[in-house]
Amino acid sequence: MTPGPQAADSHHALRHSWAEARAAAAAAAGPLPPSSAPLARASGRTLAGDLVALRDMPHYASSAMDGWAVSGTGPWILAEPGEPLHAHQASTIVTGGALPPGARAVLRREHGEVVPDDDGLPHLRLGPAAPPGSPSGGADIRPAGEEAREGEVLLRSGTDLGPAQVALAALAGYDEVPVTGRPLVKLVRTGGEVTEAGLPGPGRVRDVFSYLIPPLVEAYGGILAAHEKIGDGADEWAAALADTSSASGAPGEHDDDAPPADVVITTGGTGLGGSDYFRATVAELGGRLLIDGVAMRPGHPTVLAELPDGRFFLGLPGNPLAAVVGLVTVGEPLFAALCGREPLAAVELPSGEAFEAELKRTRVLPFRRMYGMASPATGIGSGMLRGLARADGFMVVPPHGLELAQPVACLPLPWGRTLDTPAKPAAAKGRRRSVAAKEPVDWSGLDA
Ligand SMILES: Nc1nc2c(c(=O)[nH]1)N[C@H]1C(S)=C(S)[C@@H](COP(=O)(O)OP(=O)(O)OC[C@H]3O[C@@H](n4cnc5c(N)ncnc54)[C@H](O)[C@@H]3O)O[C@H]1N2
Ligand code: MOO
Repeated sequence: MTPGPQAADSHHALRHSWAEARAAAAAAAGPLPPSSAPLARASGRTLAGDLVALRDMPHYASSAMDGWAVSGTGPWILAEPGEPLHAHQASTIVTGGALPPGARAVLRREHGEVVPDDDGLPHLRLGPAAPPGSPSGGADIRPAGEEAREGEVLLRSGTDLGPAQVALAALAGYDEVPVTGRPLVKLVRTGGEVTEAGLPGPGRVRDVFSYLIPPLVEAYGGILAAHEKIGDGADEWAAALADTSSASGAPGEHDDDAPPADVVITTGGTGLGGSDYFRATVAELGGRLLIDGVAMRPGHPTVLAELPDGRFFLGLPGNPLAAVVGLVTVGEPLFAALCGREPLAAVELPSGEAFEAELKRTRVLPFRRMYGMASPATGIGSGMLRGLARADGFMVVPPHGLELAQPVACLPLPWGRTLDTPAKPAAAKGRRRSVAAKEPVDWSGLDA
């Protein structure tokens, strides 16, 4: 990016340690109020109130088989389908069809036959395949209220909604359901040098955040509602931050009715002029910086600001790994607070490596679980992604360092392996191979 107006003044006073930054982000917000979600967008949400049956389910008695609704014993005179039945009358019915008044049972099609009576008029009688005593009262009838009675609780408040729960809500006649609040997020990627496709030329870099940040935001409970790419100019920063509507930022797509984004995430520009633009916009909107840099490596330029109306701006550094560390450290506890849950719990694993002390800086390193220990991955420079691509999570190395096998706090990654399961034997991978195989041996089963 091009340097901004006060490029020299890029060093932040790192007021927050790693733990303080997480605590400050968690304390910055309270749970968002519940809202109503249309069924098509309810999966993945959490129910914010008991879901009750609005009436009996099913709300009418129906046939469970194709055949005839019958009243009394046979033979039966055939009546018009749907008309009330009197004793010794029957009418054709299909599976799921409403039972006519007076119907006492259903005779399956394969158990009955329609033949002429003495007067040549068609009537229904039991066929040779009919089991003795059929049809007994209530046979093959789905009574009303069989699944639930009106007012019965179908799903308890707090239930996680998935396809089956949403389908049950539809069966019960709901079009929308109350769900707990989740923050709407707008992502603003900055940097005139960032290209969107292909091999970038000299001085240019391929965008990675479109692939990294939306899934992390979703995993942490946010809803990515808007996504915008801007250059490095002060006016672009100010416009992107001032317009916090969750509508797409693309020209011509502005929607005044779109609700404001609860969190605006910016990427890049924290080190040079962008941080000034970020600060200037925060100040202009009457907001304040809650976190102004974190004593960690990478990701130290991460900033968090709160606006008077309760919205948040989260400024992530441009270096890819630094941005992920900023999002995991500050973004995750903020999203947790907005969703009304606890921040991600760290799991302690023995450190697979010894670390020297590093004054006042927490190191947040992509690691792989190997032999039950957390070992830093390779390729973990702040502009690199190879380490992250192999990582199970981040190990948090305190400023005073670590001895080999000393417990280290580890935060999982949504796509990494679970951290707190016992080590699996290599054979559990189920890969058989002969000793004579030509490819290199896959030792990854030993990592667990
Ligand atoms: N004088 C100082 N320089 C820097 C400091 C400092 O304290 N003093 N801090 C360094 C650290 S640490 C970091 S991290 C970076 C933060 O940089 P910015 O947030 O200003 O980010 P940019 O300069 O815009 O970009 C940095 C780097 O990341 C690349 N980038 C940006 N966007 C994307 C994207 N969407 N996809 C992939 N890569 C992206 C960008 O091209 C740069 O290479 O500042 C250090 N400097
Ligand atoms: O800490 Mo920067 O955040 O090195 O990449």
